[in-house]
Amino acid sequence: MITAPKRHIVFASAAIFLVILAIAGLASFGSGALERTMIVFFVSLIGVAGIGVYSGNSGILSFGHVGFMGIGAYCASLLTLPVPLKTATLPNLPSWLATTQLDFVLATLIAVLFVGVVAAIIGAAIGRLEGSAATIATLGLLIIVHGVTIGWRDVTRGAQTFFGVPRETTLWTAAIACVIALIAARLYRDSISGLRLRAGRDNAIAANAVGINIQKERLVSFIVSAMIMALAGALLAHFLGAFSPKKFYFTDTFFLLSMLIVGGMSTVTGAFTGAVVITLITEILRRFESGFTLFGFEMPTIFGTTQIGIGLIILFAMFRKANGLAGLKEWEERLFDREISPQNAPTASQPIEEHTELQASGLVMQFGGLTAVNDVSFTLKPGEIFGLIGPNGSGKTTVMNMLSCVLKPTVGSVKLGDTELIGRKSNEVANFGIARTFQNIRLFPDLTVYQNVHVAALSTRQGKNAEARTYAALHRLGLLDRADEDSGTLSYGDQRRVEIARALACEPTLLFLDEPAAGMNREETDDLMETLRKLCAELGIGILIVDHDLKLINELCDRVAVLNEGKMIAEGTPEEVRNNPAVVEAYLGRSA
Ligand SMILES: Nc1ncnc2c1ncn2[C@@H]1O[C@H](COP(=O)(O)OP(=O)(O)OP(=O)(O)O)[C@@H](O)[C@H]1O
Repeated sequence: MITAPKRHIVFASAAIFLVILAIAGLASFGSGALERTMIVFFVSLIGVAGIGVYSGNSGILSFGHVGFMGIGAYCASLLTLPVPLKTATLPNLPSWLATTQLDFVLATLIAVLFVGVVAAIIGAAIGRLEGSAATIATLGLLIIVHGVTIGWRDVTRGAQTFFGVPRETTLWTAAIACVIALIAARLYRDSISGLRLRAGRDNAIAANAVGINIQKERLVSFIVSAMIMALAGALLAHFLGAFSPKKFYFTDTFFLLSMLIVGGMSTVTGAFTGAVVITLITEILRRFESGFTLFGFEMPTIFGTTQIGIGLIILFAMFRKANGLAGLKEWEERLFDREISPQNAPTASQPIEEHTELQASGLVMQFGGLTAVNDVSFTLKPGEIFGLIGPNGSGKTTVMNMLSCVLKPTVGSVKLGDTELIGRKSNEVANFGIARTFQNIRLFPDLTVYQNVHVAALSTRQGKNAEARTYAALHRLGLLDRADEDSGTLSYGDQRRVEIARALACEPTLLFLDEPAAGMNREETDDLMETLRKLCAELGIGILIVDHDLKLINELCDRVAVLNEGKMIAEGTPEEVRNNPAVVEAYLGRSA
């Protein structure tokens, strides 16, 4: 399912179609050299878009994708190579392959599917790694593919040139394949999987908390991107007619990654921009490489002019445009807003049907020698607001992290009804009806307010009524008219409200709020208190709230527990707790 408005997708697809075909049309009137340059441009653009599907959406830079291009090239070429040539140059091929000669399109399709299967196996392993570890693993992948290609002589001719591949890639086949690849990349970005992956890229802990299984989404994007790379590889092989393993190694990786970085990783607009800029720079500087005359002066030959130029443009992009020349938005996202019509939006939230009590028993959390939480037990009932207070460092956030499975306690149990939560993954908890916010705001800053909330609704309760839940949550927190803004640009108070709306879109039975009023002024805090009261009264949600604002705790909470140095020193109504001597001592010191 696609999450972007229909007209965005229609405009984007139409623009891709028209621009690529216009470029191909113009190039077809030019010289043979121009036509060849444009074929390479289209193939490069497919490659950049392919890497972008994985790297742009996951935030993990991949050095390994050119390896998939290589596998696609060899695979498709082995299927189209004339049988007599195979017999002569690859005598040890398995007989079924030696006697197979397919048409270019069918061979390309098979190569794309084959690479999809290979990517599923490799991606299942790489998807478990985070950040730079994942990037380094992709580098290992490139080296392994290169090594296998050289070593598997019977099939690839080893380090020697693989020649005789029918030259089937014309300007128009490259252009049409480019349109298909770019539209596929664009659709993936705005698919549910793409939106979830972008959320995970922006903040993995928050993404888990709204039910997103980031590893699964990474795997999907890895497969889609590898298949697009295979398409690029098959086209390139059938354009060149002859190639060696060197063609699919560091040099091409450098070129494609420089396009991606310069243009912008996270959009198809960025892939296009990067491919245009780097192709132009390469073409211009290549002409100066062998020396030129300027105002009568003979300029000497400068080796590596092209690489130096590309290096400089990467430096420029990093200093001036860290998100690439095209930025973080697709062109049509900047042109048209989402149509948010508060009048027509479904805004009624459903009262919660299942009401389950949460029972925390004997929770202990040790960090090395420090016991941050020591034997804490309490119950959170549906429809009540339970406050957890205590001095700084007393263990409140640690308790909340254990309840939401972000941390596994050293000892203890957390039961929701009869279900034990300890040992579960944090992305499973949202589907048990537990949603939360964080002490340090954890939004998905590159997504809009609407997308922040929508992705949570799509990732919980099997995505049922996701749109209605999104609107209802935005409405409750007074955010409908800000739905189109980038969440990262909002004030602290508004960001906190987006976090609560996002949690609410999960349709929770229990809501954990870690300092929800931090950064809000008094008026905003009062509004928030009113909203939280309504959530309890109208929907029957149970709320666990950690805050230092004692006015908020006193006025809002039905029951309050006090932590001090990891131990629970009091529990009761706000008034009982206020008058408890142990609490007064913990807050004000023994002399009080
Ligand atoms: N991941 C961690 N690794 C090591 N120590 C930690 C970790 N998380 C928390 N702590 C320590 O555990 C203790 C309790 O921290 P916690 O953040 O739960 O307190 P808190 O009551 O929420 O504090 P505050 O009100 O300042 O947010 C502190 O001493 C903190 O330094």
